Amino acid sequence: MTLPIIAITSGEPAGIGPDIILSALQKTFMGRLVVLADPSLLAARAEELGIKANIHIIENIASLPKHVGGTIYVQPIGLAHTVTTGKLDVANAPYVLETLQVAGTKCLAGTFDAIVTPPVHKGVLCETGVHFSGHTEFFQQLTESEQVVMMLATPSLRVALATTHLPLKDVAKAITKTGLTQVIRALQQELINKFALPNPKILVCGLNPHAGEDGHLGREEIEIITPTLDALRNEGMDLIGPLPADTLFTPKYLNHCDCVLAMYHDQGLPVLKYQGFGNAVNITLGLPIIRTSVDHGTALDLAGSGNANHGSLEVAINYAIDMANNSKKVS
Ligand SMILES: NC(=O)C1=CN([C@@H]2O[C@H](COP(=O)(O)OP(=O)(O)OC[C@H]3O[C@@H](n4cnc5c(N)ncnc54)[C@H](O)[C@@H]3O)[C@@H](O)[C@H]2O)C=CC1
Ligand SMILES: NCC(=O)COP(=O)(O)O
Repeated sequence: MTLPIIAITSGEPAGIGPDIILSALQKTFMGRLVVLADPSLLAARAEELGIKANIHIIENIASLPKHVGGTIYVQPIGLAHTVTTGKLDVANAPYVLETLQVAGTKCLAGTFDAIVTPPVHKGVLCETGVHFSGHTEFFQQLTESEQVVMMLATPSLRVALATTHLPLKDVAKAITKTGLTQVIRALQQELINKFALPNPKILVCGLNPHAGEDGHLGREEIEIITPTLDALRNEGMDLIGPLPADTLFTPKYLNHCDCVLAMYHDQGLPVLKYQGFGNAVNITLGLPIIRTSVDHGTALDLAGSGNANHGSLEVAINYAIDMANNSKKVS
C-alpha cells in the first residue's frame, strides 16, 4: 500500500510548534511526512534544543520516502524575520497563514493526503488585520465547506462543539434550530464515515445551568434544543438530551455514548483536557480534506526549553495517517 503523505505546518514559529515537530519526528511513522516551514527555523530550534535532525528540502513531493525517525523533509516557506524563541512577531504572521494556505490548497489538489497543524497564536494573526479565529474556521473558508464541527478526542472520550471560537456573549444567539441541526447532521455523518460507528449515540449538553431548569434558568433548551433533537430523533438519530452539562460528564452517561456535543468551547473542552491533556487530538469534521491538530496552544513559555510534550502531535499524526488510509480504502 502507498503510504499517505501528511503535511505538517510549523505553527506559530516563536511557540512550541517547532519543538514538538523536532521531537515527535525523532520517531518513525507509517506515513510520508513533509513539514511546511522555514528550514532555518527548524535548524535553529534543533540546535537550541540539542536535537539532532537531518533536515532535507524536498523538491518532488511524490518522491517523499516513509518517515524514519530523525530525518525531516521540508517544503520551504520563508519567514519574514528571524525568530526569537518565545517572542511573538507580527511580521511573521503572514508566514503562518501561508503555511496553512499552502497545506490546504495542496491537500484539496490531492498532493497531500492530510494536514496536521501544530498550534498557532490567534491573537498575533489577528493583529495583521485578518480575522483569524481558528484553523477550523480557516479551513472551512478555504474549502468552502458549509458545515464543519470541531471535535477533540482521547481514547475514551469524544467531545464535539456546537459553536467554536465565539465570545461567550454571542453563544446563546448562535444556538439556532437550523445551526444545531446542521452541526448534528455533520457530526453524525462523520462519526459513521470516519469512525465506523453505524448508529452513533450522541449526548447533547444543555446551554444553561441545569439545562434551563424547566425554563426558569433560560429557555434555549425548551425553544431550540429539545425541538431540534426531537426532529432528528424522528429521523432515527440516537440523541440523548439536552442534559445538564455539569452531570453529563460522569461515567454513568459517558460509558454509554460515542460522543458528547457541548454547546460551546469552554463547556466541553476543559473536561476533555482534564481527562487527556497532552494525548488528545483535535479533528475538523465536515471538511473535504483531513485535518488533525494538537490539543494545546503555543505555550510560548516553554518554547526552546525542552519541556514541551509532543504526545498530542504524535497522536494527531497517527490519526491523520489512519484517516488517510481509511479514506483511500473507501474511495
Ligand atoms: N490548535 C491551535 O492552534 C491552538 C492554539 N491555541 C492558541 O495558543 C495560544 C496560547 O493559549 P493558552 O490558552 O495559553 O494555552 P496553551 O496550551 O498554549 O498553554 C496552557 C498551559 O499548558 C502548557 N502546555 C501547553 N502545551 C504543552 C505541551 N505540549 N507540553 C507541556 N505543557 C504544555 C503551557 O505551558 C501552559 O502552562 C493562544 O493564542 C491560543 O489561541 C490554543 C489551543 C489550540
Ligand atoms: N481549543 C481548541 C482550539 O482553539 C483550536 O482551534 P483550531 O485552531 O483547531 O480551530
